[in-house]
Formats: sequence, C-alpha cells, structure tokens
Amino acid sequence: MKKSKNKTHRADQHSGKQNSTQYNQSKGKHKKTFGHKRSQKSITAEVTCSGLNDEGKGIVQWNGKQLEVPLLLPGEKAEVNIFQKGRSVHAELSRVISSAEERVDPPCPYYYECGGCQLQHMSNQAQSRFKQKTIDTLMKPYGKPEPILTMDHPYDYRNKSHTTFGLNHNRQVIGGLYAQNTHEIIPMDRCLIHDPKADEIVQTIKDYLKNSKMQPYNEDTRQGFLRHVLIKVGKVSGEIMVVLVAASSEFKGKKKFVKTMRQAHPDITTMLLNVNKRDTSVVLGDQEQVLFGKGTITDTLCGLEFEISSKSFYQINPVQTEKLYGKAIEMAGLTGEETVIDAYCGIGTIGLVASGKAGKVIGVEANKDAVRDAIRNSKRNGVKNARFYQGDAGEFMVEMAARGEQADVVIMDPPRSGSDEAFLSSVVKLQPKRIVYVSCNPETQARDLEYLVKNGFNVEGIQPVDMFPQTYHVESVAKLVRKV
Ligand SMILES: C[S@@+](CC[C@H](N)C(=O)[O-])C[C@H]1O[C@@H](n2cnc3c(N)ncnc32)[C@H](O)[C@@H]1O
Repeated sequence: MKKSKNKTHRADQHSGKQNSTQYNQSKGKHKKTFGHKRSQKSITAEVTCSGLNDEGKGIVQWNGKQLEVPLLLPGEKAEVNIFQKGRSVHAELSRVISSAEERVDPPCPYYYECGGCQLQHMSNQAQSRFKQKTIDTLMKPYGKPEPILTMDHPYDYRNKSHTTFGLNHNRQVIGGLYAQNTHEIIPMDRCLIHDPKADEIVQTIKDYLKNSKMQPYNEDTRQGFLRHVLIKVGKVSGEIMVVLVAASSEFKGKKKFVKTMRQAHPDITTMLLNVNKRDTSVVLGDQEQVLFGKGTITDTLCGLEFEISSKSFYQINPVQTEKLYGKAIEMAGLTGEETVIDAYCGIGTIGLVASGKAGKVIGVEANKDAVRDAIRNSKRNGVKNARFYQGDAGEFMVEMAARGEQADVVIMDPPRSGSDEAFLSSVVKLQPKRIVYVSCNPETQARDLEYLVKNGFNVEGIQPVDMFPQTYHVESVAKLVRKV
C-alpha cells in the first residue's frame, strides 16, 4: 500500500491556479478533485466495486469494512484513496483500473468538482436501471413497480436555476454552483441540466458585476451586495423571472442594472430584488421588491395556465411532470363525483389538473405565496370546484377528521422529509377510497406507505418517474386502495 497526500480544491480552479489530482480512465483523462485538507493523509488501496448505494456511490469492501466510493461503478476495479480519522473511514476514487461498460465520459466539464449531478459518469440506460433498482428494492414489500418513465433529452430540463456569486483569491468575480457539501463556489458558464437561456442571463450578470461597482457578497466579511441569482423560466410560455438575492435593500444603480438586463435579454418578463440578511443556507429572504414586470411568471402545464411566484414551489422538470401528473390522476380513478384532497398542493397544479374529472377539490399548502398563486390559478383557468387553504397539511387533516368530514381520494405530494403521523393518522380516519402518494424521496415514501398499509390500505401500483436525470434523485407515485 502506498501512502499519499491528498490535495484540496479551491474556487480559483478556473483562474489559473489548479490544485486538482487527476486520474486516468480507459475512455479518457479526467480531472478529479478532492475536498480534503492538504494535511490529511490517505492510504491507497485496490478495490472492486460490488454494487451501488442509493446515492449512486460504488460499494467496496476494504479491511473488513464496507466503503462507499463516489464515481465508481459495479464490476470496476479501481485504486482508491482511503482516509481514516478515528473510527470514521472515507474513500475517494483515484484511478479506474478496469472500466465497466456503463461508464461514459461525463459531458459536463465541471462534473468532478460540482455536487449538482452524481450520475453523469453512467450511460443514460445505466442511470435508468439504477433508479429502477432503487425503487424496486424499496418497494419490494408492495409488489413490482412499473418501468421507470424516462426523458428523451435528459439535459436542459431545469426551469429553475440558482447561481451563487463571490470573488476568487485574485478578487475576480465568479459565479457558479457550490461544490458538494461546501460553500465553495465552482465557477461555471454552463450547467447542462439548466435551461440554456438562464445560463446566458447569468453570464450577462457576471459581466455586469465585472464592469460596475456592484459587488458580490462575501460570506466571511459580510461585505458586498449580490448573493445569488434565481431564474425561473416558463418552458412553454417563454416568460422569464430573474430574482437578485442581495444582502441589502439599498440597490445603488438599480435603474441602470434593469435597463442593461432588459436590453441584453428582452425575453426577461419580470425582475425582483429579494433581500436576505441571514447567514443560513436558505437562499431567499422574506423581503421582496419588484424591479419591473408583474413579479410572477406564467407557464402552461397539462393544458392549464399557472402563475408562479418567486417563493412558490413549481416542479422543476415540466416535461416529466406532465407524465407524473398524468399517472397520478389516472391512479386517482376519478369519475367526476369525488371529493379530492390535494395535500401539499403548492400552486395548485395537481388539484387543478384533476378538477375537471372531480366533484370537488380541496387543496392545502403551508407556503402563503403558493396558496395565493393557487387561488389565482383556479380563477385564471375558470375552475369553480376547487378551494385552497393555507396551513400545515397535518393540522388541516386532523381538523377535517375531527369535524367528521369525508374525502374520496387523497392526493399527497409532501416535501423530501415525507409526511407526518398527524397527517397519516387523519387520512386513515377520513377513510378515503384511494390515496395517491407522489414523492421526490422514495425512502420516506416507503416509510409512510408502511404506516398506511398497517392501517387499512393496500398498495396497488407504483410508478417511478425520472424527474431529475443525471442526479441520483428519483420521483415515485404510488396508488393505495382502502381494504374492504
Ligand atoms: C414537493 S412540493 C409539491 C407541490 C405540488 N404538489 C406540485 O406538484 O407542484 C411540496 C409542497 O409542500 C409544501 N409543504 C411543506 N411542508 C408542508 C406542510 N407541513 N403542510 C403543508 N404544505 C407543506 C411545500 O411548500 C411545497 O409546496
């Protein structure tokens, strides 16, 4: 075994200084950067990958321990660097000795540094197989899931992008995404899963920063103005929202900035200033000011128009969302008579798309901006049988159950953390005929399904959908039917 010193990666990577380690693969030479401190010593070992964990990391055995190695594929032999600190052991890929057939050259030049995607070193078919296996394994107690719904062009899909700005060590303006699990900005011009238009706009903002007095914010000194830029693109409408997230509400040169941006990108339909003075990882602050336009964008999804605010949730991959919603509504088995609850409803998309086939839709959502959008969206689309309420979905359902109210179908689409017992126990009390559970985290979905199955429901169908190509994330929708 060879001992080697690991190298560290810095945000000035693309401005001349490179501290990256490289590894060779049979299909080409790739830059591979590590997030460890220079002083940390590692051991080099040869390993063979036996499978993937649920984040797409390669599983290997070393010294009687199971380790997870990012970027390694099943069947591959590789040299890895192993870091030990106390009882914690951590391995990183150094060199692939024999490549798996599924290995491809990642099309993104930033892939090995950026944490945004985790599966670009796998062919698209291998990514689908990995996601199918993840769902098949988690959902095994409930039968065989359907084949995953994949995307024909698994790039450029994100309708929302989020760029962070800062200065590198030469005090040059940089903008890009954070390296995984760090606050280190990876400067980049293009992210292959972003809408290309959004990246062009970010480029103009970077040029503006370089040529004006506007300063990016520095998290350490707490000086400067611009922290992030959030861009939302209506993929069908072409409307574009640009949100500057700044550390202060005092925006010197506001008019000039807006004019420059509108001249360079006439397709920007609204711009906002969001003020975030907090030192947390939450991107948006509470205070917001519209710089021009109406402050929202509109997009078309499943044949309906939706108005979207900066802080409201809207599915980030609309092509796949239409497939997901189509499946969810099919699973709901609506005949035009049912009372449908759209829990965790966001801007009302699922409920409003379902409303034409339902007797009545009741939506509940915690985010007040999203609820306002949902009410506006209901009016905009002439929907008369839907009502939206702001509140915690669990509390709302507890109150509904306490009032002895009924629902025929509950469609639920909670955040990654899943639902809670207050919600699930109230659903059980409401005794709907069917539950359609949409989830972006199948692990918490499986946990919640277990509760529902123990409390009177059968799982009658599971459909995985690839909403997030190039990443390990996978969406899943499950149909539950009340036992008679
Ligand atoms: C995955 S999104 C789904 C939104 C919507 N169904 C859609 O497809 O666009 C989850 C939503 O749940 C909302 N949310 C999170 N926690 C909540 C809670 N405790 N009660 C109600 N809504 C909640 C979030 O604000 C977000 O809009």
